[in-house]
Amino acid sequence: MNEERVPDSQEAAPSAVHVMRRYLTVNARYNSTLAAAILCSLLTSALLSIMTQCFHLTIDHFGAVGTVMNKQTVILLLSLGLFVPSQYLQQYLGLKYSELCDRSMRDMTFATVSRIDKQTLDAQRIGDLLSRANSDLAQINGSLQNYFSVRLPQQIIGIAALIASLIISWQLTLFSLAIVPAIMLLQAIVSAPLTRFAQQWQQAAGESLSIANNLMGGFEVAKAYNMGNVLRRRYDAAVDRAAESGIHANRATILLSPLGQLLVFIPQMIICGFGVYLASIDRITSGGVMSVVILSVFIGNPIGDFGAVLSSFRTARGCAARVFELWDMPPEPEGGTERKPEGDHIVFNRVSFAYPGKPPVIEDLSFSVQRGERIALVGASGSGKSTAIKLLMALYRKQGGDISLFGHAIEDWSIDGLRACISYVGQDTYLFAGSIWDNVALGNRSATDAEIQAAIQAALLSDIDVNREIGERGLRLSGGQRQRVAIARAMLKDAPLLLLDEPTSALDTQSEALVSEALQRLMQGRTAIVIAHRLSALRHIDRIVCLQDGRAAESGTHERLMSMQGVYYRLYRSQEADYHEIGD
Ligand SMILES: Nc1ncnc2c1ncn2[C@@H]1O[C@H](COP(=O)(O)OP(=O)(O)OP(=O)(O)O)[C@@H](O)[C@H]1O
Repeated sequence: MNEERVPDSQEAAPSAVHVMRRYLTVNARYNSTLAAAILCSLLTSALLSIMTQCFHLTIDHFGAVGTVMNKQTVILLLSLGLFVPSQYLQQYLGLKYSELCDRSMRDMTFATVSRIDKQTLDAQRIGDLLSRANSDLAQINGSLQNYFSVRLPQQIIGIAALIASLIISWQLTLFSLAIVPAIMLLQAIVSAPLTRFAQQWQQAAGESLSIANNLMGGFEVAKAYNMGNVLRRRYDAAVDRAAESGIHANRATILLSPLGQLLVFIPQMIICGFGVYLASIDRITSGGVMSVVILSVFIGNPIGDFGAVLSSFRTARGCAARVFELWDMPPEPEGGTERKPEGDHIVFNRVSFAYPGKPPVIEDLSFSVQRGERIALVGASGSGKSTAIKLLMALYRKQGGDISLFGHAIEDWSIDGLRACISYVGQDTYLFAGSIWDNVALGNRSATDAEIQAAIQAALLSDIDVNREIGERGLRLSGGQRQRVAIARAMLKDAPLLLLDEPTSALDTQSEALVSEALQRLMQGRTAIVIAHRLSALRHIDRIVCLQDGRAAESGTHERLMSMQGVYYRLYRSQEADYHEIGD
């Protein structure tokens, strides 16, 4: 088996400003919470400036007259009293903003994924999509959450502390910070490759998730073909690549941390040394030096964190490229307006369709179905049967000709309205984790218990405990039971058009008999298009449309098509089965 790689993210990493702008736009409805958090940071900054100013004056005054309780001390104590609640509020609001953003971005990602156009989805790996929606998003949220709840307030307070310190002694402040730009530049250089490493790491993580997903989804096949070791090797290769990128990223991040400590430590040493000298020549008071030392802690916080902020932003940029690519995947078109099923026909008129980069699968396809009629679409494998019904469900869009459904052109229907008219039962039924009852109830969210019970009975499921858990994808049921649950779900939906992709093809004779009976009940009084691979399975069908190379080559009853001795006849003869029941 070839080693498959998830295709690289097509987008270059967006700039930090772009990431930030998009984050703020997507979360614009929480702007008031963010504004309140910033306001509290400003209040905290103002309190800090007042406190150091008062401290400065109190120390100087105390030194001169030996009294502690003066006006400045009272203001200092009052400010101290307000400082804690204001910082608490600022952090609480910052964290609240981050949590709200996290929730809304996850919501938005889920909504995007559920609306992705089928054609776009076909080109994706599910594991990689899950990784983008989960791990990449968590990285972006983690970085920006931390920024808005901790780092941004720290920066605001740092700027206020810097101004206060410049006012006390601009010489001491500027001299102490002289080394800072050089170290910051070094940090920027060290952290530069982090975006690429983050992208590579997430890509490899997506690949490993994709492989794990393959193993879980195709567990029986993987076991039957002893694919465990092959998948394991591919998985190992992907996690090896992730580890390699992680090690490179960590090496850069680790170097940022001591550089950050230097950013705090060196200015403080300079303040102490140079401050003592300035005090000795009476250019600053001792209260002034002490205030600048205190302020340097608040100035130092954001400066010391510069490397960490840079590294988390660079990581977020790498992940943002992948998440934005997911968000920007085209949604399926919403279609036209609300319509009601009116006319009689389903009409395919000279319809053509090709999958991207491939020759046409459907070409000049024309056939029609009367209301209440049950037709079978037959044809050799790959002749375009499934594609035709996917066009009818608007999962893909025709490229030529016209399709109309119950009196309206398919593009005039709203997507939801169109799909409300259709019940689909496929070969490989997808059931959701939960009970049989839950799965049937999904067919019609407003159905009563009695209606659900009736659908369960009509689908011949009454002999099973309908409340028991059926496991992920219904794997604790037999194939025939799963199909009958799907039939009950379709019955409850009670849509006027049934699309059946040969739901009995994978069943043994006994299960097939049960499912066929349930299907007959389902088809009663409804228009149905049945895709049939095994011509022996055609029962209760009014007409057969035989496809060849994407065209309707022949149409008529079984007897008529047999008498024509054409495509259908040859197809029929090539199958080893008993055809006597066709057209019962
Ligand atoms: N998502 C897709 N992307 C690209 N090509 C596709 C896709 N789905 C189907 N095809 C190709 O389109 C052709 C028609 O496929 P389709 O499933 O419609 O045929 P079918 O008549 O239903 O076949 P079968 O009887 O084997 O189920 C095939 O050659 C298939 O490989």
